[in-house]
Amino acid sequence: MTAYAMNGAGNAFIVIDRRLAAGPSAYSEQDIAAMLAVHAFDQLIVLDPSDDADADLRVWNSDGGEVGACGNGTRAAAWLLFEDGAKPHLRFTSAGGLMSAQRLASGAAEVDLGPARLDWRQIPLSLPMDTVRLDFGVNLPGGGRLEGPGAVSMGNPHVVFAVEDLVRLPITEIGPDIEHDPLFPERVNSGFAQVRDRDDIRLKVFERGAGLTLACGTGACAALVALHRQGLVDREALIEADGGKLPVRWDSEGHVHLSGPVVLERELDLRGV
Ligand SMILES: N[C@@H](CCC[C@H](N)C(=O)O)C(=O)O
Repeated sequence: MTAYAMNGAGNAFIVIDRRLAAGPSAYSEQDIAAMLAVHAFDQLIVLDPSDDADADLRVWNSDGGEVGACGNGTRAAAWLLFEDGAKPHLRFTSAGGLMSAQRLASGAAEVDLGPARLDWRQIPLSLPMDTVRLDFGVNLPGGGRLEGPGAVSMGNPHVVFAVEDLVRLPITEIGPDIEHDPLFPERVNSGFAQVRDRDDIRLKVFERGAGLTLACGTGACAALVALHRQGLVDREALIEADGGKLPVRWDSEGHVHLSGPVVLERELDLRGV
């Protein structure tokens, strides 16, 4: 079993490659939360052998909760396998569905995260609502209100607010209230997006179970889809997160494709954690 410290546009992971390991992983929720806290990472990504794909990919947030999808983590895992000499096309099974990855000429990994899910039951919401613009809002501590976010599931739940000014937005104050609102029975990731042009978006994401991160891949995908459904952007855009730029495309079959930078920082010794 090999473990790596990696990041995708600053979104920080421990990636554990268990494809050659014997037997199932025995990590508990507490083990995972402790492991991520000790190393100050956002998510744990575990690759296991899969009968139906090149690997089975599982994701845990830094609060120890397992989740359905992680766009940047999937990019990091695909990049690792490509560097390992794997074929240039890969498939991953995951709790969020089947995902595929291809190696681009630049060496970057582009992942197809599958279809954006748009029905209120798929987000999921606790009551029927138009997901183009939710009848939901949040009061800002200094006055004012954000309203009408789009909702999208990329295998994990997201809401995306189009905002005028990202710099002064108190994201860490409003993020926890949105995450825990009863409208979202599985909690929610919240994106705050400033549209600079129809193919240029500035984005910050307060992640469920991890807080404000330097980048969120599924959040970038959800932002493109939600903002396109509100008529604000095209189907392809460069999304600038605090930690880097993520190219995202929503194809005509409804699948969302994500690429961007990946860094392998170091190998980790997790014995004793
Ligand atoms: N950083 C990830 C998303 C990780 C999971 C998310 N916090 C959730 O709880 O759904 C990404 O790059 O997509």
